[in-house]
Amino acid sequence: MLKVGFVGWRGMVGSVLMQRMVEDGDFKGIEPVFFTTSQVGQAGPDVGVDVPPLKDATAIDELKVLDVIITCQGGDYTKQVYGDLRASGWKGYWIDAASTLRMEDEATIILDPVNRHVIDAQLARGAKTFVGGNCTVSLMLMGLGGLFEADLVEWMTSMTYQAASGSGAKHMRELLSQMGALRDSVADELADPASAILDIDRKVTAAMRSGDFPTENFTAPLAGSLLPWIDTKLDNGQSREEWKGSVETNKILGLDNNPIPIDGLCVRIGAMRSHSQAFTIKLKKDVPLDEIEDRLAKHNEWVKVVPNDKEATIRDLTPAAATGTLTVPVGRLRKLAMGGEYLSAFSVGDQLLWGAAEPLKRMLKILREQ
Ligand SMILES: NC(=O)C1=CN([C@@H]2O[C@H](COP(=O)(O)OP(=O)(O)OC[C@H]3O[C@@H](n4cnc5c(N)ncnc54)[C@H](OP(=O)(O)O)[C@@H]3O)[C@@H](O)[C@H]2O)C=CC1
Ligand SMILES: N[C@@H](CC(=O)OP(=O)(O)O)C(=O)O
Repeated sequence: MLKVGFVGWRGMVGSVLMQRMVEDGDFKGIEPVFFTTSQVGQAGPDVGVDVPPLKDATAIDELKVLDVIITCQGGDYTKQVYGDLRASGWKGYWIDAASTLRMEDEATIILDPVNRHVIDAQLARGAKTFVGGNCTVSLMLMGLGGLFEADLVEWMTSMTYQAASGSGAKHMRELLSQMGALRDSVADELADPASAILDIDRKVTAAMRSGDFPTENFTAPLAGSLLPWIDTKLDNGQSREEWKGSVETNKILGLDNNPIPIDGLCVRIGAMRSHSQAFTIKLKKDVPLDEIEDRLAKHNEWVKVVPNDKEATIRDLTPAAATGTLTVPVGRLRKLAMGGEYLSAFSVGDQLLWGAAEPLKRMLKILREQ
């Protein structure tokens, strides 16, 4: 029976992973061991099988006995432990949600509905380190996989609308606090249908700009606004999130030697946990729209092509519709005015499911099937 260690299981990503594994009965037939950086000795979670008390996630001796370690603890933990663990001679499988190791040669980025062939080839070569992709990248590939599979993409831009959850649990709370503060600032005016909208707007703007507005985590107002920068700045002017769009996509697809140019702008908006993205895609040839829709729809069982009409779009192609589901809706599919090789598309997806927990969960299953 595989001995599987879980680190970061009580965090936001880890909790979603636990929930999905319990739902699918994934704890049956493995020996789970739960780790912590702060609660050593406390009881482990209820996952339907007996588990020992929580062990120290930094104790190399405790980690070394495991066949598989799945960590959602974050990049600092990976930096702290991974090197020492490997140096100790550990040859087990490391499955990680953090970005730290993604672009290392020894790491394979996992998104099996898209790159099972790459994962299988790496396993056959003896690879032991598997890392979930950036949420925006994974969700883009789940939605547009059919175009990449058919080698139809010459280049692509991605303009993102990323949810607060991508920054973590505290940021989600802060977004709601900001929304509440804006609402509270005009409670009286909202109660009075005769109040002037420009007065409401003036008061809301003043509240947003005031020193009392809760911005400790985002460092700026997000509710009623947006933030067109995510992560750190690179020398070429890209944000790190924008850089990941290109390098991770090409690594996932195994195209490192002949990469597809992908670039765009990443923007944080006031959605809770589903990322959206607008794409301009330059196709290698003028493929009819119905063929494109067919290829997208058939690529995997989670993508859902949404007809390019208003009713279906505002019903199905939104964070409100996608959140909490594994469905990745793709719509606004049409040829752009620039010509038949130019395609627009828009996708949405839950960034804690396909964007974080689901690829890790599925990688454990792949290891168990070996
Ligand atoms: N947020 C996201 O969208 C994505 C995140 N990731 C990666 O996953 C990592 C973890 O992200 P995320 O899950 O958001 O991080 P969290 O901050 O929710 O959890 C990380 C750890 O914090 C500790 N912790 C301290 N206080 C609490 C508390 N009150 N409730 C729960 N946990 C607590 C837990 O460790 P302990 O039990 O040891 O104290 C937990 O495992 C990220 O750093 C990133 O590398 C990857 C893709 C997407
Ligand atoms: N950076 C992503 C979330 C994330 O954790 O990404 P990564 O796994 O690449 O660090 C966002 O802010 O939406």
